[in-house]
Amino acid sequence: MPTTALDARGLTKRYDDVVALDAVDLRVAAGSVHGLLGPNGAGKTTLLRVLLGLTHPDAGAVHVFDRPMSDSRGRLHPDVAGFAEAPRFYPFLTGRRNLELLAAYDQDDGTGRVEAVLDRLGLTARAGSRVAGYSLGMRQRLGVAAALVRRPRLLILDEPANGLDPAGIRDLRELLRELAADGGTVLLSSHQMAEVEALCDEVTILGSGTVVYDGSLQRLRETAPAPEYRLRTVDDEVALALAEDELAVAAGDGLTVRAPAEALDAYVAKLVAEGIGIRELHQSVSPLERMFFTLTEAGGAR
Ligand SMILES: Nc1ncnc2c1ncn2[C@@H]1O[C@H](COP(=O)(O)OP(=O)(O)OP(=O)(O)O)[C@@H](O)[C@H]1O
Repeated sequence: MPTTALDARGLTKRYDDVVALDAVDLRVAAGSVHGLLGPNGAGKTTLLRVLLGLTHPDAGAVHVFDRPMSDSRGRLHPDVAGFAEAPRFYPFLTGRRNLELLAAYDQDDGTGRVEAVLDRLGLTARAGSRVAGYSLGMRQRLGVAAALVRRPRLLILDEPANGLDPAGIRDLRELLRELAADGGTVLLSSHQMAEVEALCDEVTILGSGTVVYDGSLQRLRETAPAPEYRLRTVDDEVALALAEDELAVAAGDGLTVRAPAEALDAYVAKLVAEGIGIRELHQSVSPLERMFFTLTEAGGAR
């Protein structure tokens, strides 16, 4: 059993003078939920499109479970399924009919799995309605359902939580964790660190078409800067004057404090001792988010 589900090397993709991917390497361990992170325009969708065989790279190669990703006739590896950008369906057919058509088209006819998959994604009650009337969240769930009909060993999802309500996000996380616990592998993209943090152990961060970080979230956490807090007091001007070593800066209506927990505690104790009441204090940017911004802001969005 291979330990590597996906091995992409040196992927480069240009659109005229835009280099969407510049010699990108990506390795996804079998049985993991791997996050692909990056700000808008970093190249996530382009990379997933390449991995799903929807576009050809200008250079590089992709292997899935030790075999080339697509065969000589351009057919996708039978163990891979997913979507890049948004999942697409025939709008005037029902959700169920869309899945049946996709299943029948597959080499390994998955029609018999359609009902179970609809049920798994909570779509049974609306499976007989036309997709044209589906909400964004329902389409996303139908997209995941369509991928699961293939029973893929590697599931590739582009911003799967997009459009889902909190309950939908919770259910999706549970589903992806279950798939990984059963030995499946998931590669998902996101532009939100918090989402990736909730699901993934390993992460690849793209910035302007190149890999700016690849490794465990744990290692990233260890090197991450102090978190950022939002602070409002009864007198922000005095509070700012009491801050040492540029611990706090003015930020519109309130202050931004960048400090490790001990320094924050000492600052708050000092404010209270000076009679400066605290009106609001919460973490506004986590250490991992700050790390993400630091890593990706050099290139910026394009
Ligand atoms: N079909 C295309 N034609 C021209 N340029 C493209 C095309 N697809 C992507 N690009 C460019 O390639 C770069 C990477 O885009 P991509 O959509 O892969 O980024 P992304 O990380 O998925 O962004 P987002 O989070 O906004 O979806 C961008 O500069 C984009 O404008």
